[in-house]
Amino acid sequence: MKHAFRYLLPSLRIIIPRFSPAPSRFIRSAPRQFFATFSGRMESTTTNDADSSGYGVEYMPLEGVERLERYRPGGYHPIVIGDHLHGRYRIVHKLGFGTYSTTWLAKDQNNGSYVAIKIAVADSDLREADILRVLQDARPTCEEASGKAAIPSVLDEFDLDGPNGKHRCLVTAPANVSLADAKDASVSRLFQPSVARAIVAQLVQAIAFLHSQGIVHADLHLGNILLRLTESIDGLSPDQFYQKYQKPTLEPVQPSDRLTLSEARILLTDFGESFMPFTTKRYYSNTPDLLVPPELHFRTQEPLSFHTDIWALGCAIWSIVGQRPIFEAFNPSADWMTKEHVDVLGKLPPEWWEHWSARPKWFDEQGSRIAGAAGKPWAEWFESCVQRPRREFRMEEFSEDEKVALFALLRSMLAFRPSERPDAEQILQSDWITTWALPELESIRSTSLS
Ligand SMILES: Nc1ncnc2c1ncn2[C@@H]1O[C@H](COP(=O)(O)OP(=O)(O)OP(=O)(O)O)[C@@H](O)[C@H]1O
Repeated sequence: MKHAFRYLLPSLRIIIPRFSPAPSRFIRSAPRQFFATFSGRMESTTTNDADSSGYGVEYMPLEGVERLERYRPGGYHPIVIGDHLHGRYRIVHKLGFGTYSTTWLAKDQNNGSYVAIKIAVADSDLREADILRVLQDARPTCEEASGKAAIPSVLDEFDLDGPNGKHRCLVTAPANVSLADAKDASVSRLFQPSVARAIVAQLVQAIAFLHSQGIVHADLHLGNILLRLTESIDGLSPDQFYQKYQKPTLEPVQPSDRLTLSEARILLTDFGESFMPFTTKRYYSNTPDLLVPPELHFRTQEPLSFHTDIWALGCAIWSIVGQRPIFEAFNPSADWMTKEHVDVLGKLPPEWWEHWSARPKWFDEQGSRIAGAAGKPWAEWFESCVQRPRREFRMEEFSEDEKVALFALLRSMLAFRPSERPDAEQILQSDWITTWALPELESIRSTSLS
């Protein structure tokens, strides 16, 4: 139990009380000092430049905290601890935030359970619940049922009127931190091999289930994969919760590399970008640039489909088994991302290569890096991102046999041409998943049943 909330700690972040137009007092949690109250006006920057989201920069950015400028009409809803929402949910703590929402831990006064309430910005229509309901109502086959287990259920949904507008609220079960947070909390940034295998197995099952229902997740990354709580917290009153979990010096963050197999159960979240390609044509992606697949740059006339998730799934699997992501960049351009793809995966298909006018900046016509620069050939890059860090942190490496099977799977998922990527069902049947990942997942299931 203690462990579970150690994970929760890094995602408990600042709380902004109600005031307008700008917050002047806030409660902030920091890694070693939770719920320290800070009074006084927040530091204001001198610039008023608008950022890419159209919001002017008015406050010094706070690490791990949502953009404060977004607390304005059309933006986030201001919440204070103790707020009572929809006549039944008392806000107890904060779980996280995204571009389109903040998420809060609340106690449901009707039945005593804890819930997570995602409060959308007032501009957003938060269609996530529609997608989740389709998934909830689906009648999966036996094989698909395992994938459904990783999808959150909608417990409630309501609108909230506030100073910044009307906000759609989605209520689901609370989970632990994301895989991205768990990695950030560890020095090695690695998961134990068994944990990585079990997580990947669940993730592939979840995507296979989603795709079987005609839904593309469209924003698949480690920040949207949450670890489940390993035990219920419903028995705790808010005071007991505070007493028990808000002393971070006593409850250090559990790093990814100390996650045990029994704790490696996930929930796939954030269906805010999800869509049904059979009924909706989508030509853009709001997923982080690092995960945008190459067809978005080279086949702009073709709508996105399930293949987009497969590319993102390949990138996510790499990050789960390894230390560093497969493609790296800071605020990258489309050309930079293509350079990353070619560096790791080799030359683009001929028609795309011809079309890519920026190629001479980095490559000769054979697809080799121009003088002096080093590329990141696949096998060497795997060694740098996955195997070497495992050795350095005295963690088990992947055996030669397993590496071959994993390579085969990842290479196929990261095929440049979307139609050449396997579908989720084929991935579930692949050698690596059936020989290494699923058996690891089975071992958790059999232990939790016994
Ligand atoms: N059920 C939950 N339990 C615990 N934490 C949660 C839960 N749902 C969301 N969170 C936290 O809130 C964060 C933001 O949620 P989410 O990614 O769904 O928001 P978003 O506004 O759609 O984000 P994005 O910018 O990725 O579109 C998550 O990264 C996670 O840390």
